[in-house]
Amino acid sequence: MEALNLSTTSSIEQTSIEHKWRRIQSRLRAELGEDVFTSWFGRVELDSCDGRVVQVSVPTKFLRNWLQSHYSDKLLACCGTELNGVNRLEFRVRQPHLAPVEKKPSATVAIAESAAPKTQTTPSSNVPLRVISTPVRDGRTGLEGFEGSPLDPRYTFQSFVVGSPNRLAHAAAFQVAESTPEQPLKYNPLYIHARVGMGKTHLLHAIAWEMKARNPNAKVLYLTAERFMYSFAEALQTRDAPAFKEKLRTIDLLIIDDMEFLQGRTFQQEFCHTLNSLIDGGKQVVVAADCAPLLLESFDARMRSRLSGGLVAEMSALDFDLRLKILQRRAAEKISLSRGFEVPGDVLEYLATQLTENGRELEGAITRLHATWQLTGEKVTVDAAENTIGDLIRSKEPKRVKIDDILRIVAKHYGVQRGDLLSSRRNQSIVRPRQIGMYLAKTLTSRSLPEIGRRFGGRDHTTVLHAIRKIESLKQADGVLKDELDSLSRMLKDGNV
Ligand SMILES: Nc1ncnc2c1ncn2[C@@H]1O[C@H](COP(=O)(O)OP(=O)(O)OP(=O)(O)O)[C@@H](O)[C@H]1O
Repeated sequence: MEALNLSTTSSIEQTSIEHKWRRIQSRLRAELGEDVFTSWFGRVELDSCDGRVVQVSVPTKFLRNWLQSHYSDKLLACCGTELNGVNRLEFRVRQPHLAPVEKKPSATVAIAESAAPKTQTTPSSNVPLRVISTPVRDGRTGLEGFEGSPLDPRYTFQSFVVGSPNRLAHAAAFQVAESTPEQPLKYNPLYIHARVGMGKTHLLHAIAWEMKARNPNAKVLYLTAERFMYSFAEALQTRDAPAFKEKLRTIDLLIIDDMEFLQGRTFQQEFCHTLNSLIDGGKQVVVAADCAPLLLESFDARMRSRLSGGLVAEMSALDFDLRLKILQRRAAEKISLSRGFEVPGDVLEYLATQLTENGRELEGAITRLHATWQLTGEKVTVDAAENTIGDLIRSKEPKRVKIDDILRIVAKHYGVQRGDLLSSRRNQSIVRPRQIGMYLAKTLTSRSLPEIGRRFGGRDHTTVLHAIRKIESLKQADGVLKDELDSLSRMLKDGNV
């Protein structure tokens, strides 16, 4: 068999391998059942196949480990049946971000400008930035025999920078964290959503730290959705599920991160029962996800509505001011640890202008500047910064358009719901925007027709083809439509979504 790398193959090879991959998925689905399949294989993607080795990728380390230990034989067997000669399977974790993130627990956190014994000023920004050393605290949450996901000691309210994109989410999070058991709960559940790297996890950890500090007896449990699935799956395997459920319901504050990863009917139903019993019992629940609750497509309507029933707070894209403040804060942390390290204000402004994508890039940039300074001793200047973080500067590269962004921008522009575009409704007011969405997906992404059909509510590739032809012919005759398509394309390419 020829070597196939899905990013470089011709469209015929790609269609054939995609077809085989779908057959492998169907086999797995048939053998494991829909629920297990969606839970563990829903986000597995085929990366390459060199005739002997199949490489697949998954979004998280946890999922990789789980699949390796529980399902690699089965997946390899299914691959072997469809792809002749394959005898090895490799898992890769897809990288959602480019910047290296220092995960080492640090004993130093930045604090709000009120309580600082030690003051540092960044060289030319003249913004006073103060830092204080605090002992590293215990980052565990949970109950005896039921541990939560670990908390990062750096992610506290003191190190969280507030600006207009996150003001509401921050204020609500702080209210939750400072509430006492006697007070009635105001926002339950508190649901925070934002795109990747906007600080959701940071804010959730901050709530847990604050609650633990204010009320050491409170039973706080912080779990990623995957950890929730993992714990529940383990409890099912060891026939310990009733005890697991019982324990979950004694929690005072349950915090669930990356809710969009909670897949599979069993896990979702179990989570829904837990959510209902905690809320009905007056216990606080906080959830974070990458989209609004009503857009959690795989969840049932009752669950989505329950999640929307408290306060839903969106954190929008980090604006220039917020990016600059985060950079100042990160730089001050490094400055406080390394005598002689300086990051001039023009460098921070340069970074804030160039790194527009997410908080991880900002953190990664300062980490790199610091590491380069440590290794070479060179002064940090704008030119040096440009060299050091060149590959992080996305604005010079063409933007990769995502189907999710197309759905969002088309829905907004034509005043319909994203769900309408995916639905089977046939009113003209929905059919035309849906066709425009498919046309944009074909012209702006490298997705195949079947893939586009799948992303637009599971449609057939002939429907997609019809939509593209329709819009192409309308565009020839209708100047207004042509302008609309041009401006939507421009916004998507510029990442202005
Ligand atoms: N307002 C902020 N103040 C300080 N740091 C921030 C802020 N927003 C984001 N960051 C930093 O950006 C990085 C990414 O943040 P975080 O992991 O919380 O994002 P996220 O929204 O949970 O992303 P994902 O969806 O990938 O889980 C972290 O280092 C975080 O500390």
